[in-house]
Amino acid sequence: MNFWNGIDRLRGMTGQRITDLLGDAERNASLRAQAGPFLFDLSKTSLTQEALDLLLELAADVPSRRNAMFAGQRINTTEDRAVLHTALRGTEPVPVDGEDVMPGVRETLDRMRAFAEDVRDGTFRGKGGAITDVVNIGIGGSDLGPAMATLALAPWHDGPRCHFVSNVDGADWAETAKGLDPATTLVIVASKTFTTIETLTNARTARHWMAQAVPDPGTQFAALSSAEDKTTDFGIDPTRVFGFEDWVGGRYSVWGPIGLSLMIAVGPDAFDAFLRGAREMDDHFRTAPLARNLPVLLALQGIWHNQVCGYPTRAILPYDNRLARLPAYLQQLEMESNGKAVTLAGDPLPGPAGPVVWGEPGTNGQHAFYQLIHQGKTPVPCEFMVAARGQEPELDHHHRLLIANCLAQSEALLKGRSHAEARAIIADRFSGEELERQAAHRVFPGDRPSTTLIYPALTPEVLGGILALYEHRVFVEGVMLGINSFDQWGVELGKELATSLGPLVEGEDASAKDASTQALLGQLLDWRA
Ligand SMILES: O=P(O)(O)OC[C@H]1O[C@](O)(CO)[C@@H](O)[C@@H]1O
Repeated sequence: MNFWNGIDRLRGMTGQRITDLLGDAERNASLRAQAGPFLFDLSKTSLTQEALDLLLELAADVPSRRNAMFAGQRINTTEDRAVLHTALRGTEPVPVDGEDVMPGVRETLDRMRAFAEDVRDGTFRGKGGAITDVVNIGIGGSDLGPAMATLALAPWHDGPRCHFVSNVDGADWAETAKGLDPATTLVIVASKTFTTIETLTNARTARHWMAQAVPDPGTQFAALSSAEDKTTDFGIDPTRVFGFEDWVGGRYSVWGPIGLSLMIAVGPDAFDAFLRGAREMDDHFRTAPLARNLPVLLALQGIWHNQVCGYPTRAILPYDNRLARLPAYLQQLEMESNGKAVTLAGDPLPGPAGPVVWGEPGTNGQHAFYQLIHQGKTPVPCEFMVAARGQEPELDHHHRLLIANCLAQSEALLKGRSHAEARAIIADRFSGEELERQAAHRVFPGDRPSTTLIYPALTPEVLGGILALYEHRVFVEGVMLGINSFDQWGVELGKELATSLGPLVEGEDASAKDASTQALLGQLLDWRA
């Protein structure tokens, strides 16, 4: 069946109350699945067994497309590239154009390990002695993955301090550099293309800063890039350049060289465990039946909520403070991958692809935007996640509260509060019309969807599994929508225009620009004068 005809049929299956559906034990069991250390529950959604069956039918192409991806076929057809970030954490041979890519992957990983060990044990030294600080300069996928994962795995962090500079705003570099000694700092320039203006601007500033204390600053630089010629031009010795192929997309790149700062922070063994956790999720994605397959189920509820129910956003709500950067990481992963408007064939998509993804860790979000989640007009499907145990056994009472809050939020979204219940709560304080008015403000519509992912503890393996789960979710949604999840042409126009505006900010004639831009630029230049 055509996907969009299926979506039309599914629209006729909406509207059932979640609380009623939860009375069906068989349906609940279909909407709860396990893989490795994860249990994923999507029974608190309005998905019925019938709707799930139809969604699974619409996912019929997923196994063949998935196999094509893992086999190294060029499924990124607008850039004519294979999509093989899974090879970075894989063990099996993968041929691209008849040549196995795995020996190259292993060699780079071995070089990364050796370098990371050298930095960690002081064999690699700065002008002023052992490296105390590492600054990763990169943006987008060359920043979000290692920054997010380094924070997530803080309990494993026993290497030098790690800092992440991404924004071209000089404030980012300046605030980071404040506490650093250039003589004991290693700068890692992370850029697949080595052309990204933000990264190169920050890298040149860092090199200038380093030169104050290190006569040959390039000796305290490393690069993570596919463009070795450009890294050499920049002055970085090839022995400290870690390359990767065009079949690794930026937002999928934390598993290889882009993860070097993470590896230096937590050590090669913990990094291996991170890769192993992702590989286990890959194996699950490749072998579990679609109806028991976590990434597939996560994707099907995504399609159900966005394309079928028409909810325009989804919230990522980790009840884990160390996953504070996960929503931002998943924003790039999901929105850069599936924020598209045409099919693989270039035809306009008949419906939306890719919701707005946002979020914050619980419990902080509860005291900020949960008001809208509970009582706003538009439902926001919430993706909760929480560990059974925290990393601070001595603070387990905090963790018990964290779990209670996480479960309480999904329960509150589900149950809501009726007008009669609201009235009963305040009946001793108000009466008559005022009671009705006050009660109306205390009504929660309820019947709001959420999913919950639980795991024993946030370890390197579990983090790897969570990221791979979401990567494959994006893939499944992309296949079902018939789009290319692996290009990002939408970021190009802004980059081109920024280049053209550069000279105008220097004062060149702006008359070719639109009236709004001219007026804004004119005022900015006045204030700069
Ligand atoms: O690693 P690079 O080439 O500097 O690119 C950084 C980021 O820029 C983008 O190409 C576009 O924003 C992302 O996909 C990528 O992660």
